[in-house]
Amino acid sequence: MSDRIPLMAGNWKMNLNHLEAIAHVQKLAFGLADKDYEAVEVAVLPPFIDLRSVQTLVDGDKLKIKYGAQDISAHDSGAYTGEISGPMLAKLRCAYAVVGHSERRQYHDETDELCNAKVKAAFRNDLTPILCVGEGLDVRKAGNQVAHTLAQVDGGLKDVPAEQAETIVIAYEPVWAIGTGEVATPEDAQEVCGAIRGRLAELYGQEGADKVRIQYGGSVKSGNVAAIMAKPDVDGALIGGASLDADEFVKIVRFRDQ
Ligand SMILES: O=C(CO)COP(=O)(O)O
Repeated sequence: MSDRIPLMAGNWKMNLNHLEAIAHVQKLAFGLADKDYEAVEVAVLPPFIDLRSVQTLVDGDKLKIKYGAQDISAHDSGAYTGEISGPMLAKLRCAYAVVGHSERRQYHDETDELCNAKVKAAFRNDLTPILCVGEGLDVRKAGNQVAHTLAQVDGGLKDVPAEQAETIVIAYEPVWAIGTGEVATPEDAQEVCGAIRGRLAELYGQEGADKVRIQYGGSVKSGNVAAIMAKPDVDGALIGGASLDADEFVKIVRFRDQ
């Protein structure tokens, strides 16, 4: 039995403006208010421009919902037009910063080296990185999903000390399952999440590895979340499309009722 608290995080991607964000978080708060969900941590990951609005709402209404950014600059300040820094996110009391989402690896050519710098930037600013890893369809078809994903874990965590590494969140998101409706089976998810924990144990010892929360992401919905969460090395989900529907996201958070 692990005492890891599941983390259900909604990655809104490039959806919902700051007014829609407020309405959406209010709906989530309402949907989660009538039942104790203490045993699950809930986070939203809105676009940067929504974060101030979300912070104001969460602070004002003392909501338990956490929030974070979908990306973070590797640099803390300077001439990096268009980037958002760790100190800026920390000032907004963000809890999390997503690093290395497959859409950023794919469309913005983010390498493991850059992801590693972003992981360090997050830790430097007291933000918890959610490091995304996972294989594409060609790698899966060749049966190389474990080796591919562990190489991304190694790259993202290079030179990260154990006391930081054991607080990270790792999201296993097979690219072929993202936004496709093609959810990995619970066994697929467990195979790679278990291998990730095994690698963390090699790097940081079993005790450290047992503290790390490993999420699954890719077409998670209320109808499939419970079976995935039943796997021993899956400690939460990173939810894209389904997180944009407040009622559906609330059902996912309450996966134990499904
Ligand atoms: O990329 C994802 C979350 O980061 C998953 O997206 P979907 O839930 O829309 O498949």
